[in-house]
Amino acid sequence: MTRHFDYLAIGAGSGGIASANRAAIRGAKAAVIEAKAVGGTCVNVGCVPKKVMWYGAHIAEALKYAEAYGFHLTQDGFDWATLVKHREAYIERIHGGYQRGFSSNGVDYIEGFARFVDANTVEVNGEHITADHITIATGGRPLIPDVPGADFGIDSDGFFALQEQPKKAVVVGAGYIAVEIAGVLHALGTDTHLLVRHDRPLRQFDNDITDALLQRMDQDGHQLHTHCDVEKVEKNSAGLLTITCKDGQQFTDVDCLIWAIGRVPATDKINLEAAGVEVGENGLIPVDEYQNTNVKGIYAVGDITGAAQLTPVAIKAGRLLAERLFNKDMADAKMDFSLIPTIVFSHPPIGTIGMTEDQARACHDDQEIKVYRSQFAAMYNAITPHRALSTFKLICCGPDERVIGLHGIGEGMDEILQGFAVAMKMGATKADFDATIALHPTSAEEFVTLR
Ligand SMILES: Cc1cc2nc3c(=O)[nH]c(=O)nc-3n(C[C@H](O)[C@H](O)[C@H](O)COP(=O)(O)OP(=O)(O)OC[C@H]3O[C@@H](n4cnc5c(N)ncnc54)[C@H](O)[C@@H]3O)c2cc1C
Ligand SMILES: NC(=O)c1ccc[n+]([C@@H]2O[C@H](COP(=O)([O-])OP(=O)(O)OC[C@H]3O[C@@H](n4cnc5c(N)ncnc54)[C@H](O)[C@@H]3O)[C@@H](O)[C@H]2O)c1
Repeated sequence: MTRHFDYLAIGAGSGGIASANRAAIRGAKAAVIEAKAVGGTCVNVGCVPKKVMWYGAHIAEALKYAEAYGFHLTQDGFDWATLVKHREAYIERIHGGYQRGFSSNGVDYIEGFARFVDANTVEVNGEHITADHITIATGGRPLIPDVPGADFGIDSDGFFALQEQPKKAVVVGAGYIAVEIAGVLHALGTDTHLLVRHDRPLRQFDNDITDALLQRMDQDGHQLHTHCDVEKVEKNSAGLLTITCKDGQQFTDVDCLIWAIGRVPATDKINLEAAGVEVGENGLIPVDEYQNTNVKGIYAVGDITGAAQLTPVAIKAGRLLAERLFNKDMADAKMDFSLIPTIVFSHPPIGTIGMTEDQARACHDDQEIKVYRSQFAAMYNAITPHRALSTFKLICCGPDERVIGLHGIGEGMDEILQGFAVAMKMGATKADFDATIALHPTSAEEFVTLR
């Protein structure tokens, strides 16, 4: 028996779910196929469990400040397992929400691993399923390096599977995931070492912001090791690891090694050749501005296209694709990939949108660029012995000083950015920022009072 759908998404992650739901809302007979857990990376081993852990770390930090606020607390330990239990229960509730959404929208949820049979057919659990439109939204998986002993380490998926708190952890990598996981472990009390190959993590971010992050990490006792390229990993009879870097630096008695060195797209096992879908050398699927692959009727959205690998990007691209296919009023709908805001959940968080100062100076004449920055002690910890600086920065361009980059690191930056992203999307200039009445006392007001 063959089931047939108007629209089929492979992968029930951010992109697949959003597109299948929207297709069904627009009247299509839609289905989504998932090999693991509904919600994909973001819900199960990404944004959601990460943010819960970040909140845990945030509470640990607040406890540090409590004394100065007059609370005499006796801390009776921290129980990793309790945090994990509540986190996973929360994720279970999210799964339930997705299933209710599928039922009410009329989306068929199919469990199993999908492989292409031809351009209109996939095989799942031995069943052939056909569809007029198929979207590949299979996301990616963490990369493990090719060094001896690498398998003694875990990846971000393994981090979320930990039932006990590591005593001594080494986190390798310099991107979002490395910075976020190392930050959480450190704040929760694990002896944490972050190993980066170059001089700093987050090198693609604005330099003033990463400088400020390094300053905060130093102040908070983070152990950052630069110019560390791991050569080998060994395990002793007690099960503890020794990690040796090419320059001879060694980390011994490590009970948890976490690789956070990037992700590989999940395109290698789905028999794309049978459908004739082209894959780039990096495993990513090239798409045009409408998410079309080279094969008519087959599309790709989300991480596997290589475009900004963020949940809201996958969701929006998926929804707009479904609108284009099934809503005649939006037959030309397509994603606008400009000015995508993003947060790194470091401690404190980093928020960024638009060009860094270096990018702006590389794209425009130097005299066209005007930079405004402010470093200030946020009130929250300024009254404690842990006074620390926040850094906010605007990059403006041209005679009207259009704001083309906005960057910040500081308490609350994760919640501050969204509204400013709206302003920038609308083309706000420095004068528009200046004309806006500040909210006092907040950190956000710095952005509208920069001189
Ligand atoms: C640790 C971590 C933290 C993150 N934090 C954030 C954050 O704070 N904010 C943010 O915006 N983004 C964050 N991201 C990125 C975000 O999770 C991804 O950008 C997003 O999940 C991409 O969605 P997607 O639909 O492309 O793929 P995914 O969410 O990865 O979904 C793909 C799904 O397809 C399934 N699948 C794969 N192959 C098949 C097959 N053949 N058959 C059936 N099913 C298949 C997979 O099991 C998976 O469930 C984080 C990522 C990680 C790893
Ligand atoms: N807060 C968020 O929105 C958030 C959080 C986590 C992940 N994400 C998304 O997930 C994507 C993947 O995150 P990521 O941190 O895995 O990847 P990434 O591409 O951001 O960073 C990988 C880092 O690892 C380094 N690296 C590569 N090979 C290495 C090696 N052999 N040894 C040491 N370091 C090595 C790279 O130089 C790079 O800095 C991100 O690009 C981001 O889009 C977003």
